[in-house]
Amino acid sequence: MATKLAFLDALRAQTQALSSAQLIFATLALVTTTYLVGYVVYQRYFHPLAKFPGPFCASITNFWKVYELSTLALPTRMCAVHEKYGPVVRIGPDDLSFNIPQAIAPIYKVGRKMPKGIFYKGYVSTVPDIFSTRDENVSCETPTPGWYVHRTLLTNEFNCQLHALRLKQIGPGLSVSALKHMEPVFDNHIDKLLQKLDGYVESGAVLDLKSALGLYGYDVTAQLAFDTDFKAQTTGELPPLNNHFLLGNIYGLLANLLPHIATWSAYLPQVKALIQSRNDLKKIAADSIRQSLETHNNETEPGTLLAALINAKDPDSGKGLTENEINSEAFVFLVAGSHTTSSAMVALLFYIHQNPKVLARVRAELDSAIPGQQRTPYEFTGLETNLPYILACIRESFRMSPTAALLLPHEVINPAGTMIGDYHVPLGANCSILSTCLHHNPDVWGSDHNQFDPDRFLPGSARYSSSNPNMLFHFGQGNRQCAGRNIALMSIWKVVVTVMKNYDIELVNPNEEFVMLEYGVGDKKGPMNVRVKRRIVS
Ligand code: HEM
Repeated sequence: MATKLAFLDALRAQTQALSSAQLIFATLALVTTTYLVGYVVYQRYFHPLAKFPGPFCASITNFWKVYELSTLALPTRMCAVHEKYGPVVRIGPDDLSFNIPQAIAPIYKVGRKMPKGIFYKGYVSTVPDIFSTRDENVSCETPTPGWYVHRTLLTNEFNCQLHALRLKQIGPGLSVSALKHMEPVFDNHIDKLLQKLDGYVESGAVLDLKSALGLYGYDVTAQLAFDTDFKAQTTGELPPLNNHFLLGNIYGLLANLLPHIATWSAYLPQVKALIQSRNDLKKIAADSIRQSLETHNNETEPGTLLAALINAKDPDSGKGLTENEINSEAFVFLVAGSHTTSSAMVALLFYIHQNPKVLARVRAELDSAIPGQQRTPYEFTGLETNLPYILACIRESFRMSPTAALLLPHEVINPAGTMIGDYHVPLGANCSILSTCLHHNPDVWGSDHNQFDPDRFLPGSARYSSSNPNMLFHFGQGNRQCAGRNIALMSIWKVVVTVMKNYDIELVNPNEEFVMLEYGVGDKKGPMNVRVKRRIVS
């Protein structure tokens, strides 16, 4: 008893000696530490996703993903965590990643049952657009109470049926038949690309094909989206499209902290530069739209995507798009369409020219299916059906190096949770498939998944399986898959066939390992230096 009293006296004396400021500080430190310990214990042992394995940091904070993104190698890192932890990995406090084909249908092909996750909020540039809207009709219903409701539904970011409306309005303008009217736009810019190649044939100088294709991709997409020739192929100047993706990804990965994180981070010089790039790009887009709208007649033949946007009507209500909405959608076309497509062409041409046997088969197929040679761009119709080996090369290249390798999370909104493959996933979880990880899962593609082998997609070959094309995820899948895939494929087919018919391309560094820098959209690391000669087909 005496010892206890002595202890209390000592404690009282000690306490009196402390200033009130010190007391406040000590209390705050105690509360903060208790909160942090409690938070970590909750995330690791009591959170609804606690049973799923994954890196420790990822389970307690989304900054893990932001850090990995900042290294421009997020997909590689994600593949490594799948290798370590298995087919389902907890990659954020509320996030799971899957790398198995069985997860495609339950996440991406169930429409309104799994709407796009909060991540997409990071991509809203002006008003929600076809890519970033997260409606799938769900906001029309009263949210179910639960912890998840506080995070997402109560914020009322689901725009009732906007996506369905946009698909009805814009979808017809993106169809293969509508694209036929747009083919002259592609031809015009491919002509300029050929002129550039001719210049390098004559000089014998080394050409950076990545840069040439990037400029082509930007020009053709800008012309389609804004009905304006941005003349990048002439000026050689490309706006920083990668920065837009990087910023969208950073905001998206921290979407729970928006808009505050956007306000605070804007003071960081690096983020400031990204925001400036995005604003510059938005201004170019808005100015072009205003100009084009002034000169454009309504109800014209859909010769560009812009015309398709202007002519777009909801078949039920007759409702069209406002200038702000046209602006927003055209901006999406530009950023979603240009770099993704040119990077895909870079990867395809790199892989073909790095593999002499593949190159020989491509040339043999080209010359037997399309005899002779023409200097003008080849017509799109018939290329895919007549060139099965090149189709296999395109698919294998998409598999090896998908150019839109970003997390595409969809949320579980069923209060009872949902089954994804063999796994029960609770309400509120954000579930993603990252294309690179699915495309390089050795259990699916074999231990040689890092090898470029078009036979995987060539019907009749020993390696072919009819399920292989269905396991590709480069354009996403389901009702939110890439709306511009026909445009991308038209560009890829026309450029690759026209260029390979007319030129012999030789890689300056044929032993180089192909590495993508991942901004959200992939960009080959370093230039793609080549020498070009005219190809003479007898
Ligand atoms: C090889 C080139 C391309 C690749 C790899 C690609 C890939 C993708 C991916 C992965 C998505 C996201 C799917 C999701 O959120 O679940 C997407 C969406 C989209 N892409 Fe593409 N894309 C390409 C070219 C284009 C082009 C050329 C355009 C238009 C000019 C375009 C317009 C869009 C649009 C509008 C969406 C939103 C679709 C929706 O949510 O309904 N893309 N793309």
